[in-house]
Amino acid sequence: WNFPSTIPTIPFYVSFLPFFTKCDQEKIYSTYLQKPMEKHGAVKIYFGGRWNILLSHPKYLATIFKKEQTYAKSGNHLKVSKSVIAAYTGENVISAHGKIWRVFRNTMTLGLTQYDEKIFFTNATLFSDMIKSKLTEKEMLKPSMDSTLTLIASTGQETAVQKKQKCMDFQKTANDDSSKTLDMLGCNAEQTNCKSGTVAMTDPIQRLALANISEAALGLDFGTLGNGDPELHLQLKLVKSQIFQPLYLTFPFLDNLPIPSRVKARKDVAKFRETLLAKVTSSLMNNFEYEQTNFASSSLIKAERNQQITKDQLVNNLVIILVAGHENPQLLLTSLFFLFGKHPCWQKKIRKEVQESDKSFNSIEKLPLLTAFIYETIRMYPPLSQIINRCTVKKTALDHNIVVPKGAYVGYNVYGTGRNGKVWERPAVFDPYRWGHSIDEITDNWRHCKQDCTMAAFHGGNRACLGEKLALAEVKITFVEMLSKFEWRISPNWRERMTPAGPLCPAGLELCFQTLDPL
Ligand code: HEM
Repeated sequence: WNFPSTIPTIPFYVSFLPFFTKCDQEKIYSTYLQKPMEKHGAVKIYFGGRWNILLSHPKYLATIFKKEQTYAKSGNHLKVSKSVIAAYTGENVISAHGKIWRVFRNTMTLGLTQYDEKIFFTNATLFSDMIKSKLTEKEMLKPSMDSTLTLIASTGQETAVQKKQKCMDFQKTANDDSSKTLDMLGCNAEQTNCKSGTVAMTDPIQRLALANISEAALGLDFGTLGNGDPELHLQLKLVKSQIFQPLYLTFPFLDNLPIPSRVKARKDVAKFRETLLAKVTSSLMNNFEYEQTNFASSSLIKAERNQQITKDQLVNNLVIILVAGHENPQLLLTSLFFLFGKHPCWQKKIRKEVQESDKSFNSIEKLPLLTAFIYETIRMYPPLSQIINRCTVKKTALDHNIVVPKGAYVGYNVYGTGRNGKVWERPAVFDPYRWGHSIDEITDNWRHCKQDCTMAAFHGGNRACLGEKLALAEVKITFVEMLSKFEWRISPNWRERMTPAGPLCPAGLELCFQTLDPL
């Protein structure tokens, strides 16, 4: 009742649309939030079992990032302290506030900002081998409607007429992108032996992202790029499937009830935390490896040994490194695969840029087209599209006419910022060139947009993401490898759809790959 009456209220039922409709979050945003958000820059919205104030105007984002003491971080361990999700990640560097946050951040900064890029090169190769192993060998002749049809027909239930239509659409896209040929499928005029086929991307991308963060920041080999499914990965998958349930994210108080599936979820979370600690103990503690290494995990172990943090806080932060460190890059990698598949002309241009480079990390970091493509993807599909984890410690004014009471949960929606026509010109158009043409221009624009909060996908200010550099390095290295080895398009069997709620990326993405190098 004491929330500001000067900003609109999003109808209560909007939060429940993901349960009973097939609308994805893009559709929900454009239908129910876009107009009021663009007019007022802030709305009242029901989420996580309470009413919240949600912001998307850059000037409001800048205010909450700057006034960290007033809009204090209040993560799940405080907001929904009895929930399963709170038991999963606890009080950690992302959710904590004040002195203890400073201890966590100081402890982890070095390990998350200095790492060995060679890990990402090795894992990118293992990942591309994994994709290749999922393709079937095919003899590709000069492209014809028939060969294209064979390639894209794969597993769908469609009629021949529907398939033919899809094929024509496929060709039309290529023509629209002015490549004018069917070479988007990688079919050269001469006869070559290629591998091609459709791949469901969720699992392989998750495996890559887990391998990268566990080796670069935790000093562990998660084993996800080898054969089989290691125990820790199986447990993590089990936990994730139970955490990301819209019903329990929307009504976390349900976790207080003795619902058998939630009791099981809590047990699985506890087991996962124990297994992770056991793995860290055997890899880094028992052999004193943590004393000789600068992984973020090593610094956390030292902090626990020096009694700066508790054992529980050690595990919370190991879990959050693993969770934030694999999920966010996983979302970004998925959106990038999707947009490369959707824009074959960009795929072709950037492949050329990659082929002309010496592929050292120094060069990769500065590839202008690849960098602009990634930034534009983040503008349109910020992996963490909406975050509500701040609580006002006193009554405060967000603007001359928006007074926020004490104890109000305040969050930000960066998807809305990226799609606001008053902030970005032609916001619905995917145009990497808007970031500039030279690497200096692109980098300057990115920095400037982060400063004025028109680009806040990595937060900003004191609480800026500690993993931005690492995430951008791993995605660049991955795409240099993938663009060198494959061409891909969106599978015609996949229905374009984003995740319904929560973290943002294409849901269940499937791609048609073709190897570039003859076997
Ligand atoms: C595409 C990848 C990523 C995106 C988009 C992203 C985004 C963000 C965002 C939005 C925040 C602020 C969260 C909030 O408001 O509560 C954040 C914080 C953080 N991120 Fe990332 N992140 C990414 C990758 C990573 C990686 C790979 C790591 C490595 C572990 C990481 C570690 C952190 C940490 C430690 C913080 C907390 C900083 C603090 O509050 O002091 N992030 N990230």
